[in-house]
Amino acid sequence: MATNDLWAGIGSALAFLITLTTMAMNQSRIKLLINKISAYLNPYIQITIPEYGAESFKRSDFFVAIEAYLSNLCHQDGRVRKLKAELESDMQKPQVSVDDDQEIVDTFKGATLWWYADTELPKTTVITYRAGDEKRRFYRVAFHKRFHKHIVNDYLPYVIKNGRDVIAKNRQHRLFTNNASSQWSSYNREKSLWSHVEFRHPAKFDMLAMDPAKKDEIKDDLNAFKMGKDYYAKVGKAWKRGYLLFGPPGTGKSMMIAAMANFMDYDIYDMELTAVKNNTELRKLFIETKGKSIIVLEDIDCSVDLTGKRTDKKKARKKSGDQSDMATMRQKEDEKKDDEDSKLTLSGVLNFIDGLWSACGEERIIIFTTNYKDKLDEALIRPGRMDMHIEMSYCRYEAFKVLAHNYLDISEYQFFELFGEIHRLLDQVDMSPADVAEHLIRTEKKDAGACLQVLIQDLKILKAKKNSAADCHPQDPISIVVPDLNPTVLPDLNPTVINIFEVARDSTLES
Ligand SMILES: Nc1ncnc2c1ncn2[C@@H]1O[C@H](COP(=O)(O)OP(=O)(O)OP(=O)(O)O)[C@@H](O)[C@H]1O
Repeated sequence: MATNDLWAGIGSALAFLITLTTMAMNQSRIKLLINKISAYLNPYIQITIPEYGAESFKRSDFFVAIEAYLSNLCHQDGRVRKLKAELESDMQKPQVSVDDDQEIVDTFKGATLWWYADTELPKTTVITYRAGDEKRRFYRVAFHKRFHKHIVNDYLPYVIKNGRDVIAKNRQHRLFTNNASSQWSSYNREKSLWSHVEFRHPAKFDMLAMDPAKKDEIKDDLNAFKMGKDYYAKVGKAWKRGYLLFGPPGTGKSMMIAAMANFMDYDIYDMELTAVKNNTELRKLFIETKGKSIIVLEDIDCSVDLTGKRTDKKKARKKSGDQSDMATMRQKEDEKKDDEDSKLTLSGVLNFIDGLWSACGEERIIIFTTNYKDKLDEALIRPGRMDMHIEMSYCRYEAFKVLAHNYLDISEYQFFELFGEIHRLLDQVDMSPADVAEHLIRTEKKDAGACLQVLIQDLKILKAKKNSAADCHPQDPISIVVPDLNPTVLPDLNPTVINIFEVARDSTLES
Protein backbone atom coordinates (compact mmCIF):
# COMPACT_ATOMS: atom_id res chain seq x y z
CA MET A 1 0.00 0.00 0.00
CA ALA A 2 2.76 2.36 1.06
CA THR A 3 4.71 1.52 -2.12
CA ASN A 4 1.64 2.25 -4.26
CA ASP A 5 1.18 5.61 -2.51
CA LEU A 6 4.82 6.44 -3.17
CA TRP A 7 4.55 5.63 -6.88
CA ALA A 8 1.29 7.58 -7.10
CA GLY A 9 3.01 10.58 -5.47
CA ILE A 10 5.98 10.40 -7.88
CA GLY A 11 3.56 10.04 -10.79
CA SER A 12 1.55 13.14 -9.89
CA ALA A 13 4.75 15.15 -9.29
CA LEU A 14 6.00 14.16 -12.72
CA ALA A 15 2.64 15.01 -14.27
CA PHE A 16 2.78 18.39 -12.56
CA LEU A 17 6.31 19.03 -13.87
CA ILE A 18 5.32 18.02 -17.39
CA THR A 19 2.29 20.34 -17.25
CA LEU A 20 4.53 23.22 -16.09
CA THR A 21 7.11 22.56 -18.82
CA THR A 22 4.41 22.35 -21.50
CA MET A 23 2.89 25.63 -20.33
CA ALA A 24 6.32 27.33 -20.36
CA MET A 25 7.04 25.99 -23.83
CA ASN A 26 3.67 27.11 -25.02
CA GLN A 27 4.29 30.52 -23.53
CA SER A 28 7.60 30.97 -25.33
CA ARG A 29 5.99 29.63 -28.51
CA ILE A 30 3.16 32.10 -28.08
CA LYS A 31 5.72 34.88 -27.48
CA LEU A 32 7.56 33.91 -30.65
CA LEU A 33 4.31 33.82 -32.55
CA ILE A 34 3.28 37.24 -31.27
CA ASN A 35 6.71 38.61 -32.24
CA LYS A 36 6.36 37.14 -35.72
CA ILE A 37 2.90 38.58 -36.20
CA SER A 38 3.90 41.99 -34.88
CA ALA A 39 7.05 41.97 -37.05
CA TYR A 40 4.83 41.17 -40.02
CA LEU A 41 2.34 43.87 -39.16
CA ASN A 42 4.82 46.44 -37.80
CA PRO A 43 6.94 47.74 -40.66
CA TYR A 44 9.47 49.45 -38.35
CA ILE A 45 12.84 48.15 -37.22
CA GLN A 46 14.66 49.21 -34.06
CA ILE A 47 18.40 49.11 -33.38
CA THR A 48 19.65 49.53 -29.82
CA ILE A 49 23.13 50.79 -29.06
CA PRO A 50 24.11 50.24 -25.42
CA GLU A 51 26.51 52.60 -23.61
CA TYR A 52 28.80 49.77 -22.51
CA GLY A 53 29.86 46.82 -24.62
CA ALA A 54 29.34 43.35 -23.21
CA GLU A 55 32.91 42.85 -22.14
CA SER A 56 34.12 46.28 -21.19
CA PHE A 57 34.00 48.90 -18.48
CA LYS A 58 34.70 51.53 -21.11
CA ARG A 59 31.89 53.39 -22.87
CA SER A 60 31.43 52.06 -26.35
CA ASP A 61 32.97 54.23 -29.08
CA PHE A 62 29.83 53.74 -31.11
CA PHE A 63 27.63 55.11 -28.33
CA VAL A 64 29.95 58.10 -27.75
CA ALA A 65 29.97 58.92 -31.48
CA ILE A 66 26.15 58.78 -31.62
CA GLU A 67 25.91 61.03 -28.57
CA ALA A 68 28.15 63.61 -30.28
CA TYR A 69 26.27 63.30 -33.58
CA LEU A 70 22.87 63.80 -31.95
CA SER A 71 24.09 66.68 -29.78
CA ASN A 72 25.26 68.40 -32.96
CA LEU A 73 21.94 67.63 -34.63
CA CYS A 74 19.82 69.05 -31.84
CA HIS A 75 21.86 72.29 -31.89
CA GLN A 76 20.88 72.87 -35.49
CA ASP A 77 17.29 73.90 -35.11
CA GLY A 78 16.47 73.50 -31.44
CA ARG A 79 14.38 70.46 -32.26
CA VAL A 80 14.80 69.01 -28.74
CA ARG A 81 13.66 70.79 -25.57
CA LYS A 82 15.25 68.63 -22.87
CA LEU A 83 19.02 68.51 -23.06
CA LYS A 84 21.83 67.79 -20.66
CA ALA A 85 25.38 69.15 -20.57
CA GLU A 86 28.59 67.46 -19.47
CA LEU A 87 32.17 68.72 -19.35
CA GLU A 88 34.95 66.16 -19.56
CA SER A 89 38.50 67.17 -18.67
CA ASP A 90 39.75 67.08 -22.26
CA MET A 91 36.90 69.11 -23.75
CA GLN A 92 37.05 72.75 -24.76
CA LYS A 93 33.38 73.39 -24.04
CA PRO A 94 30.57 71.37 -22.46
CA GLN A 95 29.01 68.69 -24.60
CA VAL A 96 25.27 69.11 -24.77
CA SER A 97 23.39 65.89 -25.47
CA VAL A 98 19.81 64.71 -25.68
CA ASP A 99 18.27 63.86 -22.32
CA ASP A 100 16.45 60.58 -21.66
CA ASP A 101 12.96 60.01 -23.09
CA GLN A 102 13.48 62.66 -25.75
CA GLU A 103 12.84 61.85 -29.34
CA ILE A 104 14.96 63.34 -32.07
CA VAL A 105 14.06 62.95 -35.73
CA ASP A 106 16.70 62.69 -38.42
CA THR A 107 16.46 62.17 -42.16
CA PHE A 108 18.93 60.47 -44.47
CA LYS A 109 18.54 60.10 -48.23
CA GLY A 110 14.76 59.76 -48.09
CA ALA A 111 14.60 57.73 -44.87
CA THR A 112 13.21 59.13 -41.62
CA LEU A 113 14.80 57.97 -38.40
CA TRP A 114 13.55 58.36 -34.84
CA TRP A 115 16.26 58.40 -32.17
CA TYR A 116 15.75 58.36 -28.47
CA ALA A 117 17.89 57.84 -25.39
CA ASP A 118 16.78 55.89 -22.34
CA THR A 119 18.15 53.93 -19.41
CA GLU A 120 17.63 50.38 -18.27
CA LEU A 121 18.70 48.31 -15.32
CA PRO A 122 21.19 45.62 -16.32
CA LYS A 123 20.03 42.03 -16.23
CA THR A 124 23.12 40.96 -14.29
CA THR A 125 24.58 42.57 -11.15
CA VAL A 126 26.99 45.37 -11.94
CA ILE A 127 29.76 46.55 -9.64
CA THR A 128 29.97 50.32 -9.90
CA TYR A 129 32.23 52.93 -8.42
CA ARG A 130 29.84 55.86 -8.77
CA ALA A 131 26.36 56.23 -7.35
CA GLY A 132 23.76 56.01 -10.09
CA ASP A 133 26.06 54.12 -12.43
CA GLU A 134 24.06 50.92 -12.07
CA LYS A 135 21.64 52.19 -14.72
CA ARG A 136 22.83 51.68 -18.25
CA ARG A 137 21.98 54.14 -20.98
CA PHE A 138 21.28 53.22 -24.53
CA TYR A 139 20.27 54.87 -27.77
CA ARG A 140 17.57 53.34 -29.90
CA VAL A 141 16.85 54.21 -33.48
CA ALA A 142 13.72 53.20 -35.38
CA PHE A 143 13.16 53.32 -39.13
CA HIS A 144 11.09 51.66 -41.83
CA LYS A 145 12.29 48.17 -42.71
CA ARG A 146 12.43 49.22 -46.35
CA PHE A 147 15.62 51.16 -45.51
CA HIS A 148 17.24 48.42 -43.46
CA LYS A 149 20.33 47.81 -45.66
CA HIS A 150 20.71 51.46 -46.45
CA ILE A 151 20.71 52.43 -42.76
CA VAL A 152 23.13 49.72 -41.68
CA ASN A 153 25.55 50.14 -44.59
CA ASP A 154 25.46 53.90 -45.13
CA TYR A 155 23.69 55.82 -42.38
CA LEU A 156 25.33 54.30 -39.31
CA PRO A 157 28.91 54.71 -40.70
CA TYR A 158 27.93 58.29 -41.60
CA VAL A 159 26.76 58.90 -38.01
CA ILE A 160 30.00 57.46 -36.61
CA LYS A 161 32.17 59.60 -38.88
CA ASN A 162 30.28 62.79 -38.16
CA GLY A 163 30.14 62.07 -34.44
CA ARG A 164 33.89 61.51 -34.34
CA ASP A 165 34.46 64.78 -36.18
CA VAL A 166 32.32 66.62 -33.62
CA ILE A 167 34.31 65.01 -30.78
CA ALA A 168 37.62 65.95 -32.43
CA LYS A 169 36.43 69.55 -32.85
CA ASN A 170 35.34 69.82 -29.26
CA ARG A 171 38.37 68.03 -27.83
CA GLN A 172 41.13 70.11 -26.30
CA HIS A 173 44.06 69.68 -28.64
CA ARG A 174 47.33 68.47 -27.26
CA LEU A 175 50.97 69.14 -27.97
CA PHE A 176 53.12 66.08 -27.34
CA THR A 177 56.87 65.90 -26.98
CA ASN A 178 58.93 62.73 -26.74
CA ASN A 179 60.70 61.71 -23.53
CA ALA A 180 64.24 60.37 -23.49
CA SER A 181 64.26 56.56 -23.57
CA SER A 182 65.74 56.49 -20.04
CA GLN A 183 62.30 57.65 -18.82
CA TRP A 184 60.30 55.01 -20.69
CA SER A 185 58.54 52.53 -18.48
CA SER A 186 57.11 49.17 -19.46
CA TYR A 187 54.35 49.69 -16.87
CA ASN A 188 52.72 52.56 -18.69
CA ARG A 189 54.34 52.49 -22.07
CA GLU A 190 51.86 54.73 -23.86
CA LYS A 191 52.21 57.59 -21.38
CA SER A 192 55.92 57.29 -20.71
CA LEU A 193 57.03 57.74 -24.33
CA TRP A 194 55.30 61.05 -24.87
CA SER A 195 54.42 63.91 -22.48
CA HIS A 196 51.77 66.41 -23.40
CA VAL A 197 50.37 69.83 -22.60
CA GLU A 198 47.18 71.48 -23.80
CA PHE A 199 47.67 73.11 -27.16
CA ARG A 200 46.08 76.52 -27.30
CA HIS A 201 47.91 78.30 -30.12
CA PRO A 202 45.60 80.88 -31.71
CA ALA A 203 47.22 80.69 -35.18
CA LYS A 204 44.84 80.55 -38.12
CA PHE A 205 45.48 80.59 -41.84
CA ASP A 206 43.98 84.09 -42.04
CA MET A 207 46.74 85.38 -39.80
CA LEU A 208 49.56 83.90 -41.86
CA ALA A 209 51.39 86.45 -43.92
CA MET A 210 52.05 84.72 -47.21
CA ASP A 211 50.77 84.66 -50.75
CA PRO A 212 46.96 84.14 -50.51
CA ALA A 213 46.98 81.80 -53.52
CA LYS A 214 49.57 79.59 -51.85
CA LYS A 215 47.53 79.61 -48.64
CA ASP A 216 44.41 78.47 -50.53
CA GLU A 217 46.40 75.72 -52.24
CA ILE A 218 47.56 74.39 -48.85
CA LYS A 219 44.05 74.56 -47.38
CA ASP A 220 42.62 72.69 -50.39
CA ASP A 221 45.32 70.06 -50.06
CA LEU A 222 44.55 69.58 -46.36
CA ASN A 223 40.82 69.36 -47.03
CA ALA A 224 41.35 66.77 -49.75
CA PHE A 225 43.49 64.78 -47.35
CA LYS A 226 40.88 64.93 -44.61
CA MET A 227 38.15 63.70 -46.93
CA GLY A 228 40.43 61.20 -48.65
CA LYS A 229 40.01 58.07 -46.54
CA ASP A 230 38.24 56.14 -49.30
CA TYR A 231 40.58 57.43 -51.97
CA TYR A 232 43.70 56.31 -50.08
CA ALA A 233 42.10 52.91 -49.46
CA LYS A 234 41.21 52.63 -53.16
CA VAL A 235 44.71 53.34 -54.42
CA GLY A 236 46.30 51.20 -51.70
CA LYS A 237 48.23 54.00 -50.00
CA ALA A 238 48.59 54.61 -46.27
CA TRP A 239 46.36 57.52 -45.23
CA LYS A 240 49.11 60.00 -44.49
CA ARG A 241 50.63 63.08 -46.07
CA GLY A 242 54.05 64.67 -45.88
CA TYR A 243 54.89 68.36 -46.04
CA LEU A 244 58.31 69.97 -46.18
CA LEU A 245 58.33 73.53 -44.82
CA PHE A 246 61.47 75.42 -45.73
CA GLY A 247 62.61 79.00 -45.47
CA PRO A 248 64.78 81.38 -43.45
CA PRO A 249 64.25 81.85 -39.69
CA GLY A 250 61.22 83.89 -38.69
CA THR A 251 59.21 83.25 -41.82
CA GLY A 252 56.39 81.45 -40.01
CA LYS A 253 57.13 77.72 -40.28
CA SER A 254 56.10 77.04 -36.68
CA MET A 255 53.10 79.29 -37.07
CA MET A 256 52.07 77.40 -40.20
CA ILE A 257 52.18 74.10 -38.28
CA ALA A 258 49.97 75.58 -35.52
CA ALA A 259 47.54 76.93 -38.14
CA MET A 260 47.40 73.51 -39.84
CA ALA A 261 46.68 71.78 -36.51
CA ASN A 262 43.86 74.20 -35.74
CA PHE A 263 42.47 73.94 -39.26
CA MET A 264 42.42 70.13 -39.13
CA ASP A 265 41.54 69.79 -35.41
CA TYR A 266 44.60 67.58 -34.96
CA ASP A 267 47.05 67.04 -32.11
CA ILE A 268 50.73 67.80 -32.64
CA TYR A 269 53.59 65.42 -31.89
CA ASP A 270 56.78 67.46 -31.77
CA MET A 271 59.45 64.83 -32.32
CA GLU A 272 62.72 65.97 -30.73
CA LEU A 273 65.17 63.91 -32.74
CA THR A 274 68.16 64.72 -30.55
CA ALA A 275 66.48 62.67 -27.79
CA VAL A 276 66.05 59.67 -30.10
CA LYS A 277 69.00 57.31 -29.92
CA ASN A 278 68.41 55.07 -32.88
CA ASN A 279 65.99 53.83 -35.51
CA THR A 280 64.35 51.36 -33.14
CA GLU A 281 63.46 54.15 -30.72
CA LEU A 282 62.11 56.25 -33.56
CA ARG A 283 59.86 53.40 -34.61
CA LYS A 284 58.59 52.85 -31.06
CA LEU A 285 57.76 56.53 -30.68
CA PHE A 286 56.04 56.56 -34.02
CA ILE A 287 53.86 53.56 -33.20
CA GLU A 288 52.61 55.27 -30.05
CA THR A 289 51.29 58.31 -31.94
CA LYS A 290 47.55 58.49 -32.49
CA GLY A 291 45.55 59.24 -35.64
CA LYS A 292 44.32 62.76 -36.45
CA SER A 293 47.72 64.16 -35.63
CA ILE A 294 50.62 66.08 -37.10
CA ILE A 295 54.07 64.68 -36.43
CA VAL A 296 56.71 67.39 -36.66
CA LEU A 297 60.43 66.96 -37.16
CA GLU A 298 61.79 70.48 -36.82
CA ASP A 299 65.12 71.64 -38.24
CA ILE A 300 65.71 68.25 -39.76
CA ASP A 301 69.06 69.40 -41.18
CA CYS A 302 70.55 70.10 -37.73
CA SER A 303 68.91 67.43 -35.60
CA VAL A 304 70.68 64.33 -36.81
CA ASP A 305 73.34 63.13 -39.14
CA LEU A 306 71.14 62.19 -42.03
CA THR A 307 73.83 61.94 -44.63
CA GLY A 308 73.43 58.21 -45.19
CA LYS A 309 76.93 57.50 -43.89
CA ARG A 310 76.01 54.03 -42.78
CA THR A 311 75.19 52.97 -46.30
CA ASP A 312 78.53 54.33 -47.47
CA LYS A 313 80.26 52.34 -44.77
CA LYS A 314 78.63 49.14 -45.99
CA LYS A 315 79.54 49.94 -49.56
CA ALA A 316 83.12 50.64 -48.52
CA ARG A 317 83.29 47.25 -46.85
CA LYS A 318 81.99 45.57 -49.95
CA LYS A 319 84.50 47.40 -52.07
CA SER A 320 87.37 46.29 -49.86
CA GLY A 321 87.65 43.09 -51.88
CA ASP A 322 86.99 39.41 -51.50
CA GLN A 323 86.25 38.24 -48.02
CA SER A 324 86.43 34.91 -46.30
CA ASP A 325 83.27 33.39 -44.80
CA MET A 326 84.55 34.26 -41.37
CA ALA A 327 85.09 37.86 -42.39
CA THR A 328 81.60 38.04 -43.93
CA MET A 329 80.04 36.73 -40.72
CA ARG A 330 81.98 39.23 -38.65
CA GLN A 331 80.89 41.99 -40.99
CA LYS A 332 77.24 40.99 -40.66
CA GLU A 333 77.52 41.00 -36.88
CA ASP A 334 79.18 44.39 -36.97
CA GLU A 335 76.42 45.75 -39.18
CA LYS A 336 73.76 44.36 -36.87
CA LYS A 337 75.46 46.03 -33.92
CA ASP A 338 75.68 49.25 -35.97
CA ASP A 339 71.95 49.08 -36.58
CA GLU A 340 71.23 48.78 -32.89
CA ASP A 341 73.73 51.29 -31.57
CA SER A 342 73.99 53.78 -34.37
CA LYS A 343 72.52 57.20 -34.21
CA LEU A 344 69.44 57.85 -36.22
CA THR A 345 70.13 57.16 -39.86
CA LEU A 346 68.71 58.40 -43.09
CA SER A 347 67.29 54.98 -43.85
CA GLY A 348 65.58 54.96 -40.44
CA VAL A 349 63.92 58.27 -41.11
CA LEU A 350 62.91 57.23 -44.62
CA ASN A 351 61.35 54.13 -43.18
CA PHE A 352 59.56 56.37 -40.72
CA ILE A 353 58.11 58.39 -43.59
CA ASP A 354 57.11 55.76 -46.07
CA GLY A 355 58.11 52.31 -44.86
CA LEU A 356 55.69 49.69 -43.68
CA TRP A 357 55.63 51.06 -40.14
CA SER A 358 54.34 54.37 -41.31
CA ALA A 359 51.13 52.63 -42.42
CA CYS A 360 50.28 51.73 -38.80
CA GLY A 361 47.45 53.99 -37.73
CA GLU A 362 45.86 56.42 -40.11
CA GLU A 363 45.12 60.06 -40.80
CA ARG A 364 48.52 61.39 -39.95
CA ILE A 365 50.49 64.27 -41.35
CA ILE A 366 54.27 64.34 -41.20
CA ILE A 367 56.00 67.71 -41.42
CA PHE A 368 59.71 68.36 -41.81
CA THR A 369 61.03 71.88 -41.36
CA THR A 370 64.39 73.25 -42.37
CA ASN A 371 66.06 76.61 -42.86
CA TYR A 372 68.29 75.10 -45.53
CA LYS A 373 66.54 72.91 -48.05
CA ASP A 374 69.78 72.54 -50.04
CA LYS A 375 71.45 70.80 -47.13
CA LEU A 376 68.96 67.95 -47.10
CA ASP A 377 69.74 64.64 -48.69
CA GLU A 378 68.05 64.19 -52.07
CA ALA A 379 66.49 60.94 -50.88
CA LEU A 380 64.66 62.78 -48.13
CA ILE A 381 62.97 65.31 -50.35
CA ARG A 382 62.54 63.55 -53.63
CA PRO A 383 59.03 63.97 -55.12
CA GLY A 384 56.58 61.47 -53.73
CA ARG A 385 58.29 61.26 -50.38
CA MET A 386 57.24 64.65 -49.13
CA ASP A 387 53.95 65.27 -50.93
CA MET A 388 54.14 69.06 -50.85
CA HIS A 389 57.07 71.44 -50.52
CA ILE A 390 56.03 74.75 -48.99
CA GLU A 391 58.39 77.68 -49.17
CA MET A 392 58.05 80.22 -46.37
CA SER A 393 59.75 83.31 -47.69
CA TYR A 394 60.70 86.82 -46.74
CA CYS A 395 57.90 89.30 -46.35
CA ARG A 396 56.62 90.70 -49.65
CA TYR A 397 53.80 93.18 -50.15
CA GLU A 398 50.86 90.72 -50.08
CA ALA A 399 52.16 89.23 -46.85
CA PHE A 400 52.75 92.71 -45.42
CA LYS A 401 49.09 93.65 -46.02
CA VAL A 402 48.01 90.65 -43.94
CA LEU A 403 50.34 91.66 -41.10
CA ALA A 404 49.21 95.32 -41.25
CA HIS A 405 45.61 94.18 -41.02
CA ASN A 406 46.29 91.74 -38.15
CA TYR A 407 48.56 93.93 -36.06
CA LEU A 408 47.28 97.46 -36.75
CA ASP A 409 43.86 96.81 -38.24
CA ILE A 410 44.68 99.06 -41.21
CA SER A 411 44.48 98.70 -44.96
CA GLU A 412 46.29 100.25 -47.93
CA TYR A 413 43.40 102.66 -48.55
CA GLN A 414 44.01 104.37 -45.21
CA PHE A 415 47.80 104.77 -45.62
CA PHE A 416 48.06 104.77 -49.36
CA GLU A 417 51.44 106.52 -49.69
CA LEU A 418 53.20 104.73 -46.86
CA PHE A 419 51.94 101.38 -48.14
CA GLY A 420 53.20 102.27 -51.62
CA GLU A 421 56.66 103.03 -50.29
CA ILE A 422 56.74 99.84 -48.23
CA HIS A 423 55.65 97.93 -51.34
CA ARG A 424 58.63 99.27 -53.30
CA LEU A 425 61.09 98.58 -50.50
CA LEU A 426 59.87 95.03 -49.79
CA ASP A 427 60.47 94.22 -53.45
CA GLN A 428 64.09 95.20 -53.01
CA VAL A 429 65.12 93.92 -49.60
CA ASP A 430 64.55 90.79 -47.56
CA MET A 431 62.97 91.17 -44.15
CA SER A 432 61.32 88.21 -42.42
CA PRO A 433 57.62 88.41 -41.51
CA ALA A 434 58.69 88.02 -37.85
CA ASP A 435 60.80 91.20 -38.17
CA VAL A 436 58.07 93.10 -39.98
CA ALA A 437 55.57 91.99 -37.33
CA GLU A 438 57.86 93.35 -34.60
CA HIS A 439 57.66 96.78 -36.27
CA LEU A 440 53.90 96.68 -36.32
CA ILE A 441 53.32 96.35 -32.61
CA ARG A 442 51.48 99.47 -31.53
CA THR A 443 52.48 101.12 -28.26
CA GLU A 444 51.06 104.08 -26.37
CA LYS A 445 53.61 106.38 -28.01
CA LYS A 446 53.51 104.79 -31.45
CA ASP A 447 50.34 104.87 -33.51
CA ALA A 448 49.83 102.99 -36.80
CA GLY A 449 51.42 105.77 -38.89
CA ALA A 450 54.51 105.90 -36.67
CA CYS A 451 54.88 102.11 -36.85
CA LEU A 452 54.88 102.29 -40.66
CA GLN A 453 57.41 105.18 -40.62
CA VAL A 454 59.84 103.20 -38.46
CA LEU A 455 59.43 100.19 -40.73
CA ILE A 456 60.20 102.32 -43.79
CA GLN A 457 63.32 103.74 -42.17
CA ASP A 458 64.59 100.27 -41.26
CA LEU A 459 63.84 98.95 -44.74
CA LYS A 460 65.80 101.88 -46.20
CA ILE A 461 68.74 101.12 -43.96
CA LEU A 462 68.64 97.49 -45.09
CA LYS A 463 68.52 98.59 -48.69
CA ALA A 464 71.43 100.98 -48.28
CA LYS A 465 73.38 98.29 -46.48
CA LYS A 466 72.67 95.82 -49.25
CA ASN A 467 73.86 98.28 -51.87
CA SER A 468 77.05 99.25 -50.07
CA ALA A 469 77.83 95.59 -49.27
CA ALA A 470 77.56 94.83 -52.98
CA ASP A 471 79.85 97.73 -53.92
CA CYS A 472 82.49 97.71 -51.22
CA HIS A 473 85.91 96.08 -51.28
CA PRO A 474 86.55 93.40 -48.66
CA GLN A 475 89.11 95.61 -46.90
CA ASP A 476 86.97 98.74 -46.93
CA PRO A 477 85.44 99.91 -43.72
CA ILE A 478 81.66 99.67 -43.93
CA SER A 479 80.06 103.01 -44.57
CA ILE A 480 76.38 103.32 -45.24
CA VAL A 481 74.46 106.18 -46.72
CA VAL A 482 70.80 106.02 -45.89
CA PRO A 483 68.80 108.42 -48.00
CA ASP A 484 65.91 110.34 -46.44
CA LEU A 485 66.63 109.03 -42.96
CA ASN A 486 64.23 110.65 -40.59
CA PRO A 487 66.25 111.58 -37.46
CA THR A 488 63.14 111.52 -35.27
CA VAL A 489 62.74 107.77 -35.73
CA LEU A 490 66.40 106.85 -35.25
CA PRO A 491 66.02 106.03 -31.55
CA ASP A 492 63.47 103.41 -32.56
CA LEU A 493 65.82 101.52 -34.84
CA ASN A 494 65.21 97.84 -34.58
CA PRO A 495 68.18 96.00 -33.01
CA THR A 496 67.90 93.26 -35.61
CA VAL A 497 68.67 95.80 -38.31
CA ILE A 498 71.85 96.76 -36.48
CA ASN A 499 72.76 93.05 -36.30
CA ILE A 500 72.23 92.75 -40.01
CA PHE A 501 74.94 95.42 -40.54
CA GLU A 502 77.37 93.09 -38.84
CA VAL A 503 76.21 90.02 -40.74
CA ALA A 504 76.43 91.85 -44.06
CA ARG A 505 79.88 93.07 -43.19
CA ASP A 506 81.04 89.54 -42.31
CA SER A 507 79.61 88.05 -45.46
CA THR A 508 81.35 90.74 -47.52
CA LEU A 509 84.65 89.93 -45.87
CA GLU A 510 84.17 86.22 -46.52
CA SER A 511 83.36 86.76 -50.16
N1 LIG B 1 54.32 84.34 -42.24
C1 LIG B 1 54.02 84.87 -41.05
N2 LIG B 1 52.79 85.37 -40.83
C2 LIG B 1 52.45 85.91 -39.68
N3 LIG B 1 53.30 86.02 -38.63
C3 LIG B 1 54.53 85.54 -38.78
C4 LIG B 1 54.94 84.93 -39.99
N4 LIG B 1 56.23 84.57 -39.85
C5 LIG B 1 56.58 84.89 -38.63
N5 LIG B 1 55.58 85.47 -37.97
C6 LIG B 1 55.63 85.97 -36.59
O1 LIG B 1 56.92 85.68 -36.08
C7 LIG B 1 56.88 84.72 -35.03
C8 LIG B 1 58.00 83.72 -35.19
O2 LIG B 1 57.79 82.97 -36.38
P1 LIG B 1 58.01 81.38 -36.45
O3 LIG B 1 58.59 80.88 -35.19
O4 LIG B 1 56.75 80.75 -36.91
O5 LIG B 1 59.10 81.29 -37.58
P2 LIG B 1 59.94 80.04 -38.05
O6 LIG B 1 60.04 80.11 -39.53
O7 LIG B 1 59.40 78.81 -37.45
O8 LIG B 1 61.36 80.36 -37.42
P3 LIG B 1 62.55 79.33 -37.09
O9 LIG B 1 63.05 78.78 -38.38
O10 LIG B 1 63.56 80.22 -36.41
O11 LIG B 1 61.97 78.31 -36.17
C9 LIG B 1 55.52 84.10 -35.13
O12 LIG B 1 55.05 83.67 -33.88
C10 LIG B 1 54.67 85.21 -35.69
O13 LIG B 1 54.27 86.10 -34.66
